[in-house]
Amino acid sequence: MQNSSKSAFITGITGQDGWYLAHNLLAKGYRVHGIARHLRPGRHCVPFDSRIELMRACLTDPGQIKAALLHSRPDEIYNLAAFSRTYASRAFPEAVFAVNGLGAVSIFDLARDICPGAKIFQASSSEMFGKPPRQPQNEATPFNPLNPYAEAKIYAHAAAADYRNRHGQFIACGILFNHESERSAQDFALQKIAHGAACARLGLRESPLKNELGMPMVSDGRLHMGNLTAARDWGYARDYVEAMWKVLQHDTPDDFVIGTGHSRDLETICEIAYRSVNLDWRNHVQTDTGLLRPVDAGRTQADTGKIAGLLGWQAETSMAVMLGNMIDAQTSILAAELNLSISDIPARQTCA
Ligand SMILES: C[C@H]1O[C@H](OP(=O)(O)OP(=O)(O)OC[C@H]2O[C@@H](n3cnc4c(=O)[nH]c(N)nc43)[C@H](O)[C@@H]2O)[C@@H](O)[C@@H](O)C1=O
Repeated sequence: MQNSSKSAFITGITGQDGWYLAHNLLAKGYRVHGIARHLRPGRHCVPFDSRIELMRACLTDPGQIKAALLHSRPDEIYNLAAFSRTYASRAFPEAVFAVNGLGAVSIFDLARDICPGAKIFQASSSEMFGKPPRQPQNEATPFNPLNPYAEAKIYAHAAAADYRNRHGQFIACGILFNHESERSAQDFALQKIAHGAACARLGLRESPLKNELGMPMVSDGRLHMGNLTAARDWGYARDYVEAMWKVLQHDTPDDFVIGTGHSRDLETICEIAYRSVNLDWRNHVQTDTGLLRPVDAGRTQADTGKIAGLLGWQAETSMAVMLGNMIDAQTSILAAELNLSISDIPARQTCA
């Protein structure tokens, strides 16, 4: 669908979701502007389309945000910028609150002055449920935060409802469950598994990447992980950015759970990933007690009834396809870094 007159403004544009959303909106005909703290390319160095305008600005600096909003005068704002490591947020509670909590409020306030008609999407998180009191979780499930990341996200989520009611602003929240892709950060669980499977596929016994403990992600032929019984509703980022857009096309601002409706544990995911490269995960993955989180969120599973019923959205990409894409991307990056030719790469089975 073409929408040539509209302008979108994305915070956190260089993150996984920002990149997919920017290109999704560009394909829909939007003019796309975005801000990020750093504009340097990540390991997945597919560059941004040159029509997307990138600006350096931090959510904690209202002067920078104001200048960027005045420049882009958006019809839609997607607030995706966040400190995203849930467990690590314990070490920097104030900094996390400044970005994930107060940063969102700063966007709501500045938008009210500069572009009062703009619709705003606030990225809320299933981490707000902590250890959920019931399965599955929907928009009415009580929050039970276990870390500063979740606490700050709840603050922004509550502020969104307050601004919506008090000032009549169109601010909608998507409660995003875990989602990854070829572009997710290297230290998230599924990206680690994709990297481990890619190393195993290429016969690498030691990974060039370091894990959360500063050790090689794969050493002595084994990927080091934390709690493999952790179960989450994991989806594909490429699907979720379409949900974000749909949330803003609804006639009223509201909260929507965004997930797949399926929960899987990491053992199952390891099994699918390593089987696709013809290996038994039990010989290639081990638990490292240093990677266990003393306090971790519980099993999540999204109840997607509201978004499916009102917006007609559902996740389209299966876990098998997502994992296959991620393993292929990790394999290509490793092969390029190691100067391997395509003929050196063993074939992969379809993930199932
Ligand atoms: C919804 C939420 O989703 C993400 O936060 P996260 O859930 O902390 O993501 P993660 O991939 O770090 O952990 C997922 C699960 O996997 C377990 N796990 C086991 N072993 C390892 C392991 O070795 N590394 C990691 N990272 N996790 C491991 C870990 O204990 C946890 O139970 C962010 O997008 C966040 O911004 C967000 O909003």
